[in-house]
Amino acid sequence: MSADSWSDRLLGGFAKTSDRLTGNIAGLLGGAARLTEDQLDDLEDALILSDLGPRAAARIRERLAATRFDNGVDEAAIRAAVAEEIAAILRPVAKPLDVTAFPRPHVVLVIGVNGSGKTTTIAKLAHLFQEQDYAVMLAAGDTFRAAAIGQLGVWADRLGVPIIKGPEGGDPASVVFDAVKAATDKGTDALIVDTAGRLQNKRELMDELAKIRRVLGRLNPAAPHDVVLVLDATNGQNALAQIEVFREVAGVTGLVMTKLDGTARGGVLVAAAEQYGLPIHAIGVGETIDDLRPFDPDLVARVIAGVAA
Ligand SMILES: Nc1nc2c(ncn2[C@@H]2O[C@H](COP(=O)(O)OP(=O)(O)OP(=O)(O)O)[C@@H](O)[C@H]2O)c(=O)[nH]1
Repeated sequence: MSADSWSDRLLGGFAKTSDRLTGNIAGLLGGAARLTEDQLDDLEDALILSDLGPRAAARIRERLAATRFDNGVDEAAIRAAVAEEIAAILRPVAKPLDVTAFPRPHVVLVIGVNGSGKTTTIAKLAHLFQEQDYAVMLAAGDTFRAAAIGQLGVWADRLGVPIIKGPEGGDPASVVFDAVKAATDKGTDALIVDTAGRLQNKRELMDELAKIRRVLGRLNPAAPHDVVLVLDATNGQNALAQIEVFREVAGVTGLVMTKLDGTARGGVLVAAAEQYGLPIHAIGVGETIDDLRPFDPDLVARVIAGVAA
């Protein structure tokens, strides 16, 4: 996909988030060289309403309070200043997944609650790796539901990548064991492992993930190389609560945020970056295989702040 069509899609995806934020910014006009306290309060409220979270909102407020608008406060200048501050928050966490670990395979464990877009994200990641000429294999480690195994199988067929599955209700760690062995034998570059997302039973999930880790570690002490948490942006602040829990349960090493299209809550990406500082590997802005890309912090910041391209 060309860079242009991706940025168009991004623009469309973030439109609701950007509309919410910039609709509120539009009220802040005035000819003075500095924003007044009232205007700064309104700006901070607008940022919080757009799900950027209190910390990012306070940080941006502080920076804008210190900004002199030499040509008078106008909407474009505020948007540009907000975009710059958002970019400053996002830049340090923008980090594409790098699946270059040796010995092969590089193992990516994917976690997240059911419905977050986990299965689709695994397929999209596999596609992204294929585009980089990596040989990919999938492991259907969510053995809890037959539908999850089936759905991943459909994606594997579509992408033409091998998949290792077990029976419904089988031991996920045994599926993972078989998958690592198969991937090692074949010299597969990247093994992406689906896992169950039963957050309502924390203890069970923790035990299950711990067992998967033990099995992985026995075959390859460096695995899993990545533990990627998939978050649904439409959950807004609740997505942040999921980061808390999964960090504790699963030792998350990075995030993918999905469903940024069509939600007004895309600001939660900024809140996550500011509060947790975990790498954000990619963002999802649609249901098709091409709708996941490593994210460009400057572009996303401009899109959220409504800065014209
Ligand atoms: N609009 C939009 N929809 C998405 C995105 N990513 C995933 N989806 C959709 O969200 C729904 C849930 O995605 P799945 O990949 O099945 O999510 P899951 O976490 O594996 O969920 P379960 O299969 O229920 O465990 C599907 O209808 C996907 O097509 C995205 O970035 N944007």
